[in-house]
Amino acid sequence: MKVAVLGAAGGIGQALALLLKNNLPAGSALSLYDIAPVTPGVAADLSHIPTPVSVVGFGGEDPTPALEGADIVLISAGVARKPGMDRADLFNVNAGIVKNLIEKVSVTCPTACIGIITNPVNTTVAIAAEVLKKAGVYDKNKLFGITTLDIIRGETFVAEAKGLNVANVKVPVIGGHSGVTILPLLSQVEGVSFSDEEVEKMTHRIQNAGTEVVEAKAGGGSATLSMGQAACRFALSLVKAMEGEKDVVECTYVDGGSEHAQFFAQPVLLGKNGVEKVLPYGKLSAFEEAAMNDMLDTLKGDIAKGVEFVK
Ligand SMILES: NC(=O)C1=CN([C@@H]2O[C@H](COP(=O)(O)OP(=O)(O)OC[C@H]3O[C@@H](n4cnc5c(N)ncnc54)[C@H](O)[C@@H]3O)[C@@H](O)[C@H]2O)C=CC1
Ligand SMILES: O=C([O-])CC(=O)C(=O)O
Repeated sequence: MKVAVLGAAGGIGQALALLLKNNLPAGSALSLYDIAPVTPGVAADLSHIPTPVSVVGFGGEDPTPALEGADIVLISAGVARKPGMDRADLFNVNAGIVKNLIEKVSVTCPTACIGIITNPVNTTVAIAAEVLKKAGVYDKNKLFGITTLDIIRGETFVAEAKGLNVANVKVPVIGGHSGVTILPLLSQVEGVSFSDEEVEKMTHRIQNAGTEVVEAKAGGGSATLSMGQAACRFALSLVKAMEGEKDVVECTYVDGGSEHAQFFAQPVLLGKNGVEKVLPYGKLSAFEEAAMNDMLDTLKGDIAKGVEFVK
């Protein structure tokens, strides 16, 4: 299994590469690319860690050598937020970066599964789909917006608030990955109940957790370490499923035939070829139903912006 990380010299990229070097199955290959010239050095650094995962790194303008033979491509290349910005403010820079990188993917490893981390995810995933369609290689089962950070935040915050062992807490999160489009399904968390006020507060905290980190980093970027962990969790699930393990389910933002929008995050059964089945997200509470209806214009607008950008 070969996993390529694009944006590998960045805050997320380096954390993710470290976690993958330590956790990919024996015999896997890790391939790092970033426009920054330090990237071969990041790979050299990681290569001294004694795990049975090979690692190579490429810097400069062309990601092609890193993409050759890749089974999975994870993209965190781009700029991150500073205080006062929202994720949509990253569009002007990151849309072009994602478009260019996916053009290279479409030529060099068109059958790879692609996980997009670069914000605004609601839009960059739509950009990737349009680029792949133009190239004639779009497989909707192999394109994912990585929304796992919302899941791990939900698990952490709920466990903390309710005094639970976080290992046993599961919080599905549906919709998209920004503000009101992030919808944690607290009504489905097993073994706990929340008052209406708790639901409102907890939902708001999960939706705004990215901003919490951006403000705490005071101009030094956004979540990198927790995102590295989240992307590693998603990537390892995908690797397991692609290698034949059954019953691997993650919430992720996919083109999965949702009645709500072209792309929608919900639980997905992963398999050898990416999405095996998009699973129903179950029954919503009245609060969640209202929040879902309220998000749809924003989510659809975010998607349309991505489609327009490529057309
Ligand atoms: N999906 C999610 O839940 C999350 C997404 N993000 C997003 O991930 C992205 C990366 O964040 P960080 O790693 O913190 O940023 P960073 O600035 O630390 O790293 C970004 C890296 O991308 C590289 N880069 C820029 N243009 C490139 C190009 N054309 N080709 C290859 N590499 C290029 C830069 O050299 C840099 O090393 C941001 O857009 C951020 O908003 C951040 C947190 C969570
Ligand atoms: O908030 C940001 O800009 C980065 C991000 O997506 C997150 O932390 O969820």
